[in-house]
Amino acid sequence: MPTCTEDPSKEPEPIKLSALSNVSAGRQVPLVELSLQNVTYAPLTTKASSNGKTSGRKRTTVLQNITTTISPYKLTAWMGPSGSGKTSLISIAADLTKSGDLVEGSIITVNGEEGKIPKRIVGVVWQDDLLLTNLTVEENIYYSARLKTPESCSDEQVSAVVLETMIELGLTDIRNSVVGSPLGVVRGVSGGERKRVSVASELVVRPSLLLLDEPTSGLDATTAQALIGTLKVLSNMGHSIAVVIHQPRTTIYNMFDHLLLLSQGSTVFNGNPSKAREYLESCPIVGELPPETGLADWIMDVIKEDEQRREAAMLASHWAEYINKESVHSMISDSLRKTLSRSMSSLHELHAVPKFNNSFRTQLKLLTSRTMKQQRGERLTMTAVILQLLYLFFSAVLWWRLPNNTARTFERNSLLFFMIIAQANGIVISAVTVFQRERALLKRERAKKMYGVSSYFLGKTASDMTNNVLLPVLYGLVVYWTAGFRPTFEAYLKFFVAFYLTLSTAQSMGLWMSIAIPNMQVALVLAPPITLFFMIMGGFYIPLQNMNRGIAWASWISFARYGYSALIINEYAGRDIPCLDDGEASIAIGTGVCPLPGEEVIASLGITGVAESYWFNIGMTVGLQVMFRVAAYIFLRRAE
Ligand SMILES: Nc1ncnc2c1ncn2[C@@H]1O[C@H](COP(=O)(O)OP(=O)(O)OP(=O)(O)O)[C@@H](O)[C@H]1O
Repeated sequence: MPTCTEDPSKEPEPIKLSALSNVSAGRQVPLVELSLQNVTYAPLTTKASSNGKTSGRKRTTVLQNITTTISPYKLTAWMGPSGSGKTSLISIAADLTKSGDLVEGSIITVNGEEGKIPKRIVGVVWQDDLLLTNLTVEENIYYSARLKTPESCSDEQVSAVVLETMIELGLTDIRNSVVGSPLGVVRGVSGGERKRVSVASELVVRPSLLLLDEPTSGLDATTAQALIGTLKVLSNMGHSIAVVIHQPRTTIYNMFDHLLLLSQGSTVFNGNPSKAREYLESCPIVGELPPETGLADWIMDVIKEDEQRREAAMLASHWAEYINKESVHSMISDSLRKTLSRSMSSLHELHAVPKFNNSFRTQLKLLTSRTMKQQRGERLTMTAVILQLLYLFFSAVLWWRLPNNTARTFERNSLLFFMIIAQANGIVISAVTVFQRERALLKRERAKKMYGVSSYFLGKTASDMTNNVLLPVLYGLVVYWTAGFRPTFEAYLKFFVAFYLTLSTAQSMGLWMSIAIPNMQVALVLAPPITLFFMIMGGFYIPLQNMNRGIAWASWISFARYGYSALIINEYAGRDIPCLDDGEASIAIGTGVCPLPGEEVIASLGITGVAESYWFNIGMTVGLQVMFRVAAYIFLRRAE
């Protein structure tokens, strides 16, 4: 049996924040006091009619007349039963709600001045952890830190704080583990560990205002206590921290300096946690705290019982009467308030901090390498390799070393088209699914002003153009030889250029679709038929000259048309196709002359005029690619 050297009675130690001083040397964390006064939040919601269909929109009051403060040097807890409005309050404090959703009369002040808090100095840890699943624990925290710290901090300094944060959150043992996702192929770290990585990713840059939505859920009691202890240390350094928490044990409860209790969107207590018991026991409907019952458990039971009385619930109205009668004292002593008011920056000064910590170049470098790592894990998987081997297997078996004669021209054409279909379809579908997953993370990080849309988009483009098409292009390069296409190096190179550009254009089209259609289900339903339609417009199934005039215009924006045309031209232009030994041309192409000029095969597919040029088709593919990328960028900007 292993010996246990830990003293079980020892309290878990909170973070030592020495490394922080390295990173923020000479940069005092700006002190921030956020006050909410009579805040009523009523977002617009879509009404569902009795038949399940949506019918109009109306406002739902989620929070009513909330008055509370999150102060520097104070650790605040927000407690209340499920649905009482705690998460909504986080969104309001972080300035993430639509301004029209706050009812007139709601006042929010930052350091005494009415206005919006700069998002860069706010950190939010949400209930759901949006992490990069193919990055390790350390990489997730590092990129989060690096994107939020100024360039003046060296990589070594940032790495030192990342390490210290990992040590204190107990993540060092799993620092090199891939985070993974519960439903993914790579199982990754446990739910509690994911939560700690999320917390570490925000904590690592020590934001002035830190809001955490149930950071202890999924953690064991010791880790939960260590985490709250860490937050306590941070608050002692001047950070303003609010934590949404469910039924904390007494040792955790005692660490809080301020408590806000919510019930059905209204305040039932706002003040010193040590006064909560006395106050609640003074309510006529509330009994005494039973012996051997945890204070937080009792508080939650009291609120839940009150909620069950529905219309007759009393606690909120009792609190409203109480604050009218009593002058509720500020949580901050007069002397501390004086010191604070001297050291608190004005709202104008807080907003004067540069918009982004890092230059465009650094953001681009970081986002490119982060996206590359994430996508490599998604695209260069064993499953993807097996899929390509399967395609390779039956492409080689069915189209093995095609004899170069007129009898086998059709098979040559069909293989060139099949290669586009097989690869482009998969590329479009995965472009749609992958971006839909990235969208939520992008939204959150953009809300925190971590980087600009342009640097994200360029970083993503760099990754899309390599990782996403690498295996499909490799497949094409091998099939070229197994099928016995035109055996010159120049033709091989031109095949590579045309095939690569066709697939990367399909990728760009998929990205555009996934941005333009925000609903994943709808995007996934629409992507295959749209892709198929553009493939039919490619000219294999219906030669271009036979296409219905009313729809033929669509072939001008079909990536498959230009890709297929370029591959066909590369295969046939400037060479004669021999006939079979008996001298008969066995396909009904052109004049039946023998040997058959390659140009006749090209013309038979409707590739005529300017389209007969390989470089025209390459130019059009590049043009389409640019068009889809620009459209995707514009849609992304508009979606913000
Ligand atoms: N944008 C919105 N539109 C409509 N209803 C909303 C909106 N935001 C929140 N609500 C509703 O307001 C109530 C409070 O939601 P909120 O998520 O803030 O509660 P919570 O206290 O954080 O709950 P939990 O502890 O379960 O996370 C819920 O009934 C929720 O459905």
